[in-house]
Amino acid sequence: MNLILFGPPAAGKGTQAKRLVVAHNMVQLSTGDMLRAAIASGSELGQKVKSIIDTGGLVSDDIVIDLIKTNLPAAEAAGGAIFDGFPRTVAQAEALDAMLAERDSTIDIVVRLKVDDNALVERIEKRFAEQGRSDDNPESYKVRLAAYNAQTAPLLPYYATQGKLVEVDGMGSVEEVSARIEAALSEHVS
Ligand SMILES: Nc1ncnc2c1ncn2[C@@H]1O[C@H](COP(=O)(O)OP(=O)(O)O)[C@@H](O)[C@H]1O
Repeated sequence: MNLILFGPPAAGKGTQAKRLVVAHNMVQLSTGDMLRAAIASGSELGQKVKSIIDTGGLVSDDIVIDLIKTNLPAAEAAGGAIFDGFPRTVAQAEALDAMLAERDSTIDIVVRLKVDDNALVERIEKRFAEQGRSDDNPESYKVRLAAYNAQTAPLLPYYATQGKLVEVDGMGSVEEVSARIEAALSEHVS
C-alpha cells in the first residue's frame, strides 16, 4: 500500500504518519524531515534550502522529487510508503505518478486531514513554543499556509478525479484521528 497524507502545515501529518508506520510496517517519506536532516548535517543541499525553509517558501520541485526517487525503492520493499508533505505541487504529483508507474506501482489512497484554521494556528503556536522549529514563527507560517492554498490545495481535484481522495476529520485527539484514518483505510483499501 502507498498512501499520501494530505493537509495544510500543522494538520498532524507527521504525527499520524508515525502511527501508521508502527501499525502497518510502512515507511514514512517526509520531505520536510529529509530537508531538515540535510540542514542539520550542513550538506550542500542543506545550505541551499535553509533560507527557503526558514522563510516558509517551497523548495524546488527537482530537489524534493530527487529525494523521493532515492528513498522510494526501500519504502516499497518494506511494505509501502507514507508520503508526508509530498507532493506539494501538481508537478510533484505528476512526477510521483510517473515514478510509481515505472515500478508498476501506484498511490492507493490519499487521506486528507481536515482541520479548522483556528486549530491550525493554535497547533503551530504550541509547536513553536515546545520545539522552536525555525519555520514555525508566525511570519513564516503565514507564508507556508499561503503556499499550501495556492500550490498544494489544487492537488485535491487532481486526486479526487483519480477516485483516490478520502476526507478525514483531523480535529480532536491524536488517537481519535488515528482511529478515523484506520477506519478509512479498512473501508477504501483492499
Ligand atoms: N514537497 C515539498 N516541496 C517543496 N518544499 C517542501 C516540500 N516538503 C517540504 N518542503 C519544505 O520544507 C518545509 C517544511 O515542510 P514540512 O516539515 O512538511 O512542514 P509541515 O508539515 O509543517 O508543512 C516547507 O515549508 C518547505 O519549505
